[in-house]
Amino acid sequence: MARILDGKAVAARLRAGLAERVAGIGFRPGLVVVRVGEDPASGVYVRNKDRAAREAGFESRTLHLSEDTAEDALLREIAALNADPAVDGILVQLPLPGHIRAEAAIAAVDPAKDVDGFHPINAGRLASGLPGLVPCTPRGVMHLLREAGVKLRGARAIVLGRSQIVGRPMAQLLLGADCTVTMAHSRTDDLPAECRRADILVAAVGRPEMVRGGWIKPGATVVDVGINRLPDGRLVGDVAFTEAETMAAAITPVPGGVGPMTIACLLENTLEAALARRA
Ligand SMILES: NC(=O)C1=CN([C@@H]2O[C@H](COP(=O)(O)OP(=O)(O)OC[C@H]3O[C@@H](n4cnc5c(N)ncnc54)[C@H](OP(=O)(O)O)[C@@H]3O)[C@@H](O)[C@H]2O)C=CC1
Ligand SMILES: Nc1nc(=O)c2c([nH]1)NC[C@@H]1CN(c3ccc(C(=O)N[C@@H](CCC(=O)O)C(=O)O)cc3)C=[N+]21
Repeated sequence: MARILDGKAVAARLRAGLAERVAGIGFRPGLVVVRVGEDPASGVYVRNKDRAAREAGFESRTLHLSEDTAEDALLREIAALNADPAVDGILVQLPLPGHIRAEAAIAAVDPAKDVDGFHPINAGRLASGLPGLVPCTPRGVMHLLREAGVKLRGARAIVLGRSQIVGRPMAQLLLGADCTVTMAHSRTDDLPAECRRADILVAAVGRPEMVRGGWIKPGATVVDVGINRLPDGRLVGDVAFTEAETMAAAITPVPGGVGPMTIACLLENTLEAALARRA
């Protein structure tokens, strides 16, 4: 049976360490989450972020704009936050309403305050192997792998999903840690066979329990990024957990795996951004 990689516990330790550092710097790093409209899932995430930030000694607020906010009005709000010296980190919660281009909102954030790491400048730095702000979810996954002592150098890793926010940066970080990386997606031929070669499997597709036990190399490390709400209200990942658990050496649960790490890394990015802006 696989060892459970307890993201909730690792994230709590990470937040406690950040709280200690924040207490020692003489100011409160400021985080603003920009939320447009009423996406119900966003409500939960935004509240969780806000609570975690305050508990760790950050200044946190949510700028909640109405569903019918025009794109140029949103861009003006972002420009004002860019110009506000008390604001160290800006996160524009996704998804945005359909009439707003997410790329435009992401590109409007000052790269020095882009604690999501989604701005093309930060994505380009990551792809070039340069320092910059790294997307929270992949950063959290790397923390978990390192904390668990998973061997990275030379290991075969597969990332399922190639989104800007998870799959692509995840693959870059694994590559940077000397894994041999495969990026798989909806057009991949024979996904199960690709998966069975992997020592490390990261699933970020958004399809409930798509990855079956038989896809997993015996002894592999399985990281499940997926957060899927089933019609009956249950929250499941992209991996069929009870099947995978019998094959893997280590596996993250959903909930309690990658999700809490994402929030802890958002705070880590905000502290880094705050220190870098004052350096
Ligand atoms: N735990 C956390 O902190 C976070 C969790 N999430 C969760 O992670 C999941 C992925 O999110 P995100 O990256 O934003 O999702 P996107 O929808 O942006 O991307 C999904 C990716 O999965 C690929 N894909 C879809 N279906 C298949 C399939 N049948 N076989 C192989 N690949 C497939 C797509 O391929 P293609 O490019 O070919 O279309 C795409 O690259 C979601 O469940 C989301 O809720 C997201 C962010 C944070
Ligand atoms: N600009 C932007 N940045 C994001 O980072 C971003 C976003 N938009 N939009 C939505 C996704 C999703 N996401 C999650 C954050 C925390 C949990 C989380 O804390 N999950 C807990 C609890 C889950 C629950 O109970 O609902 C867990 O997995 O244990 C999950 C998912 C961040 N995202």
